[in-house]
Amino acid sequence: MAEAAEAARPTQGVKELLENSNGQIHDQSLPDKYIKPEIARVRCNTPLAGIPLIDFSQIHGQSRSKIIQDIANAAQEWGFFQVINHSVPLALMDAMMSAGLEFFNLPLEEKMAYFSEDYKLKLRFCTSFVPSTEAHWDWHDNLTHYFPPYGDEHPWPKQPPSYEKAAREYFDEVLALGKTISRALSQGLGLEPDFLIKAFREGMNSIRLNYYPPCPRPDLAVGMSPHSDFGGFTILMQDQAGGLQVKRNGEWYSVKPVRGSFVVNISDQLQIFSNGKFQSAEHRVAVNSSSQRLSIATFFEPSEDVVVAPIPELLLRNSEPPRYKESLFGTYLGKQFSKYFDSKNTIQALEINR
Ligand SMILES: O=C(O)CCC(=O)C(=O)O
Ligand SMILES: [Fe+2]
Repeated sequence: MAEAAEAARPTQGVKELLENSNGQIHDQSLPDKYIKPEIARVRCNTPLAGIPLIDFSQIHGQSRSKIIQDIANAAQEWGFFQVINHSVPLALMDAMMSAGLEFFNLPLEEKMAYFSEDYKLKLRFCTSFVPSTEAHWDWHDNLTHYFPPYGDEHPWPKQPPSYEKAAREYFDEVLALGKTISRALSQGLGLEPDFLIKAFREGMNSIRLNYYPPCPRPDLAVGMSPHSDFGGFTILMQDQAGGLQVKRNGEWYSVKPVRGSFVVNISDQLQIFSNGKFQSAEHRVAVNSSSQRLSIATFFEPSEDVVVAPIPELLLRNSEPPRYKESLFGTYLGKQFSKYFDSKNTIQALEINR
């Protein structure tokens, strides 16, 4: 998929495109902007992936070392795993999903008031990734916002009224789970538990809600294009609609939603820190014609001023040369958002060719 020369700014989300089409978007046609080139289309009959399912009920108990080993194996082999019996209450997960859906159901003007492609904004609504750089748009709308340390100044969406409370409570719980996962990942690399927490400094955490309306031609459109996440790791909550696919050894696999679980995926900075031991796996989302879908990703990222490079202690211990050039995380982010998200091309640019 080549970068697009043409610039266009959407005036609405996919949700309204569909609702305002008065039936014109039917099973024969989609607007050109949403018809992906043949090579980029998604086959829906991909095999179901057995991404590892990890039971966290004993993460602080007797089985801790076995669970850490399972997480490290999953991070190495898939870059993905699902977590069940974690510490986040199901009621809070459901409340966050409901508040998120209510946001996307707001009138268009209320959402467009937050429209921006500027990834540095603390709160923004957008459609696709960076639409003005994309020849073809993804079939999803999104709401992204950062979390404290911005504190009370954080510009929460004013509507729906339930949003701020649900998001604050949800984030507190997911942050605690994120710390548990970060410690397990550090130990899985043979490092002290707080290694990654310290390496990320205060960290930059954000949340992205992805809303996928049903699509009359799921064979022509793509919910979310192939990409790897660019931070440290991601904790993703999804509803039961399905559509997430993960690439492993060149093949795409569908991830079956498990109620009450989280999908965790390793992201680019952790692949670099671990010198490629952990995989930041490519993933994408297929749409379907019958149901909408909502997913909520919480991204755990280093602070922008962190220089990310393979961890010297690991290189020394494993007698390995570094496989990636060092890079300031803020610079990495800028590169990622300055162009069309295309597979893993940002991290590939840092590979040291030997
Ligand atoms: O919707 C999904 O399942 C995946 C979302 C995703 O990959 C992202 O927000 O980075
Ligand atoms: Fe992602």
